[in-house]
Amino acid sequence: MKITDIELHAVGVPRHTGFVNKHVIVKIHTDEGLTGIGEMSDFSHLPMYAVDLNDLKRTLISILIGKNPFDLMKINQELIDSFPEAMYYYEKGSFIRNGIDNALHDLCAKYLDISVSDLLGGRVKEKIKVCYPIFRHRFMDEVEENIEVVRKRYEQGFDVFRLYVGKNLDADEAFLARVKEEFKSKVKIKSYDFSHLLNWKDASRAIKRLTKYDLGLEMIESPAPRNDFEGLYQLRLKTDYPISEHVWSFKQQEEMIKKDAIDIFNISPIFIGGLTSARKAAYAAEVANKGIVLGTTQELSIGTAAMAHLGCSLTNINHTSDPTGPELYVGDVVKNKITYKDGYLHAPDRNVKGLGVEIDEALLEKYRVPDLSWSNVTVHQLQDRTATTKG
Ligand SMILES: O=C(O)C(=O)C[C@@H](O)[C@H](O)C(=O)O
Ligand SMILES: [Mg+2]
Ligand SMILES: [Mg+2]
Repeated sequence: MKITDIELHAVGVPRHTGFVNKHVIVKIHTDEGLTGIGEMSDFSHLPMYAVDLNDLKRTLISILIGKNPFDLMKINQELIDSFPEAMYYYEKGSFIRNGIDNALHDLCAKYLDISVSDLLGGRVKEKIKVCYPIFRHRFMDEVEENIEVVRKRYEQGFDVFRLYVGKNLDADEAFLARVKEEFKSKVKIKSYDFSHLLNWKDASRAIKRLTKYDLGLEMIESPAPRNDFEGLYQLRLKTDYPISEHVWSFKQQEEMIKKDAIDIFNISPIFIGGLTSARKAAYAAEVANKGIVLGTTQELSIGTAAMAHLGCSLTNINHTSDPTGPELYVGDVVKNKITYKDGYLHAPDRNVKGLGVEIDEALLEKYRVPDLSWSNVTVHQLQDRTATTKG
């Protein structure tokens, strides 16, 4: 099988909060008549510049045309040469590599008539426990709005949540107190995510305040600036709770292992550049005797399907995971949206080949945008994933 063509389609899909996220849907065609699909998810993160899609397509054509999609290692090596790792969480090159690697897995599995999880080593489970995100409070009046989100999502079956914290600790505390008061032990808050906004000493003080309301806390995430391995290590010694951090480069993962800086690696294909790399990061975590959690950028259904296949094939996910994108967006671009039940992300049917999701061309048209350019958006809005312009 040889790759003959590639298509990139930019889409802008609003979240229920009003915030619009741009993604690129990938199609890779072959001389066997098979097409693989992938997703470069959520380019709507800092830094505020846009990838030029015509230029990107030209580069990808020069790498992919004529290649056998089964040469996953060779292709990934060439992708790394053109889109090298950076020590930055939201490095756009990783998103690009992820979309291509997703599509190659979809193609190879379709060719073999198996599901992507079978290509990844088979399934150890069919569903993954996940949590619904509560985005960061900036103002006290957002507390009751977020309690309403918990109410609505609890009714839908989500009983575990995670909380972005650190900009308004009074509001963070008020929210936790309200959850405890209204939901008692029916609802868990599994993590406090500082998103690298505070230095470790400020985070340490905040943790002392917020852990008074332990509602099933499994981890404290990103409680130091990006790549502050010493800070993470110091904080880890000071707190009883496990510390988690996203993996965005193998160098960064190596430093965190060497420094014994964290307890749990937050691994997601989007931030490390594909299923191939995410597996490597998960195995490195296992060898280093660390826990893992499946992270997210909040993907659409294609990206989430890839993560479900990966998550169901890994033996060492030992914490409540994060991918709930298909529940956050008002729409999607597939015929068969990924489903959630009782707070679990269910992997696509193992008997369906490939990723198990199919593009709906009408929906692709509906959400199509001309490019990845930015609208008028502030750094606060991007950090806090909100459409609110109040600042
Ligand atoms: O755990 C995290 O950190 C995230 O989920 C990051 C978010 O910013 C996510 O990427 C989103 O777009 O909501
Ligand atoms: Mg995080
Ligand atoms: Mg994101």
